[in-house]
Amino acid sequence: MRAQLLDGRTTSKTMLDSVAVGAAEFLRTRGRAPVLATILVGDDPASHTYVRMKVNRCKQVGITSRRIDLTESTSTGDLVRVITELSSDPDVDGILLQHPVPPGVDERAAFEAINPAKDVDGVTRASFAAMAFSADGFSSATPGGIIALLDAYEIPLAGSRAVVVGRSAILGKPVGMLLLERDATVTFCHSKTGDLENHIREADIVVAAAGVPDLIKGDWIKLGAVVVDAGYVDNRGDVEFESAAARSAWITPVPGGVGPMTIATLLAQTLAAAEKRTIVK
Ligand SMILES: NC(=O)C1=CN([C@@H]2O[C@H](COP(=O)(O)OP(=O)(O)OC[C@H]3O[C@@H](n4cnc5c(N)ncnc54)[C@H](OP(=O)(O)O)[C@@H]3O)[C@@H](O)[C@H]2O)C=CC1
Ligand SMILES: Nc1nc(=O)c2c([nH]1)NC[C@@H]1CN(c3ccc(C(=O)N[C@@H](CCC(=O)O)C(=O)O)cc3)C=[N+]21
Repeated sequence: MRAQLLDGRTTSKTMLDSVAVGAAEFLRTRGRAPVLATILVGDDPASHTYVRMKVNRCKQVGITSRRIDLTESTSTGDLVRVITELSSDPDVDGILLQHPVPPGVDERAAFEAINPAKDVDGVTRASFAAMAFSADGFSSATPGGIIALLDAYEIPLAGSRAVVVGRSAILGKPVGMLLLERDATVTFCHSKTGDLENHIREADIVVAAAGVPDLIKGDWIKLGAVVVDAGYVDNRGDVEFESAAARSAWITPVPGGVGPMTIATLLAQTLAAAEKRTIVK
């Protein structure tokens, strides 16, 4: 292997240490800990695991989590009502609705019920617009975590050719916007892209976010490129790791790359939301 690792575990640990310091200071000055509400609809085992990881991390850094689990048969109306209540609850600082929701539930409607001031997972249209215009607001957690990881290793973005594989509302599209705001030349690829290989071959930075294990072959990677693999299916990424690591300059491992950065960003934004919403007594 010739690539160096973009180590999300170490980088997220540094971020979480600083969140813990901020949360302790918040508790001292406001008399309560920051609060993150997590909402899980249905019983997808992977989603349960992710929410449990987020709740555990909250505990470790001194953020209180309020966990709300709803049944598979929850209607859009019921979910929107629950989120609307949390949105106006003065004791809640951040709201995370775990994606995906069961088929039949309107996920966009549910996301839009989140008060943008509490949208610490960055899923509302307001947050997307803030990312696209470099305005005040929260980044989508995974895209924000990816940029924080690239910054931690001082990877230059301006003028680079970035290829994003995937265009979902919580990952592909917003990460492309953040890269564009940092002056990268951004190309989006998706399931209708006919010549994925040719795009990847030109890329200085590849952000893989398709959820198709080994979709991107190692020998497509340009020599010296930076590879960020956000794919996460049964602990496997979208990029063939060994052969990609032989050609790239920097690469994220899966696990241990983007995943831990997602959670650290979520918690850092929860602290920031709490600080913004409250005044020191
Ligand atoms: N590590 C982390 O913190 C996180 C990891 N993830 C992981 O990232 C991956 C993507 O998640 P998410 O964005 O929610 O997934 P979605 O399923 O919502 O989106 C997948 C995207 O990939 C595109 N795509 C699918 N197949 C191909 C293909 N063969 N070639 C090119 N593009 C393709 C789709 O294109 P089209 O739009 O045309 O359908 C779509 O835009 C998943 O593995 C998920 O588990 C997600 C969130 C956080
Ligand atoms: N609204 C919403 N926001 C999300 O951010 C969101 C979501 N929905 N739905 C599902 C995906 C998935 N996701 C992960 C977060 C952390 C790890 C993570 O920390 N993984 C560890 C490994 C953990 C382990 O399996 O031991 C790692 O990559 O090293 C993985 C995946 C967030 N998601």
